Amino acid sequence: MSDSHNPNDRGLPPSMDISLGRTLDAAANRASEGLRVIEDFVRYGQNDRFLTEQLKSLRHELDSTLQKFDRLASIQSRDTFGDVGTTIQGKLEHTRHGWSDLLTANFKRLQQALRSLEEHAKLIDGEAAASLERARYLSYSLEKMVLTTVTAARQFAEPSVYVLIDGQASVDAFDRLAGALVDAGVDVIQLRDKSIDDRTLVARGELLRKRTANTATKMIFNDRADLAKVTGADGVHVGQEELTVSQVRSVLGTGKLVGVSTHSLAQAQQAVRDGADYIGIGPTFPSTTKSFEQFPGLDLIREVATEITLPGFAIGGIDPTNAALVAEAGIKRIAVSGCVAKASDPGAVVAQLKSALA
Ligand SMILES: Cc1ncc(COP(=O)(O)OP(=O)(O)O)c(N)n1
Ligand SMILES: Cc1nc(C(=O)O)sc1CCOP(=O)(O)O
Ligand SMILES: [Mg+2]
Repeated sequence: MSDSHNPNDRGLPPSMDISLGRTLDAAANRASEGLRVIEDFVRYGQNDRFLTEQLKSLRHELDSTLQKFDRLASIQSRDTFGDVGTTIQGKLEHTRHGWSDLLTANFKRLQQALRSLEEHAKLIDGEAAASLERARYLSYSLEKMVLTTVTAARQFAEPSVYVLIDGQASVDAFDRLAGALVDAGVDVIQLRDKSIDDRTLVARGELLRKRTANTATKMIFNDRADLAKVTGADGVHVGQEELTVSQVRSVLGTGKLVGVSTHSLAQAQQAVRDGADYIGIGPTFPSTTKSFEQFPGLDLIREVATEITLPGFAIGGIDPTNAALVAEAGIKRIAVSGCVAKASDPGAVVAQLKSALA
């Protein structure tokens, strides 16, 4: 430790000097190593630029805090062969049951090391302890972001077709459309109707639940967490001015999907921070379903595709004639309404969309 950080100056026992150095050295190594494992996974395994940058900035912040301690003195205190812990290993130390186990184990390693650093730093440098506490809190958020992104990427196939439908003019028409979409292998059906009353909407939702139950097609409710809960939907899609991701989860409980509409890269990154399961990215092209004044278009698709790997569905005016442009821009998941819902043969249009994406 440097003179100003010498614990002996604070009336601590002389043995503290070397043992504190040893503890800080071990905990600093553990934190950096855990962080590196996660960063490597996200960078090389996941190709996620945004999450890699977040982890990298935590690593740099941690390095600059740790530099406050006298690293040379810490290294001089190192005694790996004399460490009683190196020969005590848990049964599971050399086994990881898949990527989730690997990530969780390394986040725990990081968080425990940060806590140990923080507590021991309190003996010598209050400011460093506070900054280590901030790093630990950041690691909790990063754990949520990384695990949600990696889990979600495995929940939504790629390529993927997501269809938004309204309640239709009659129950029969709705049932026919929903059945045709499930048969066509649509990945997600969203019930989006802002004009019918809640009871009719719930009845349509219940029917859609029946048609999608035990199939590969997920059922999402637009805007309404309450109706999603009542009908047992798989999740809810919300816009920028609607319920937040955590508010939706507080209504639905855990294990349900929450999608968020995004119209800029900043909003897409925020959705990752908020723990969304997927995003809508648009509007891509002029739409006959909803009117817009601005079109972030294919530029936004390219930007998001380069930066984040949370599943993103391009939306807005997409049809079989332009779906390939979206795929070329880097996003192979699309959400459509008009081109399918208004078609005389919706299943055929879904097949065309799929082949354009492939
Ligand atoms: C998949 C998907 N993406 C975007 C939207 C649009 O949601 P929002 O901005 O809340 O607009 P409304 O659909 O509520 O008019 C969506 N519904 N689905
Ligand atoms: C409901 C909606 N939201 C959009 C967004 O960009 O957030 S685009 C859109 C309309 C999607 O329907 P269609 O495929 O008929 O254009
Ligand atoms: Mg909405």
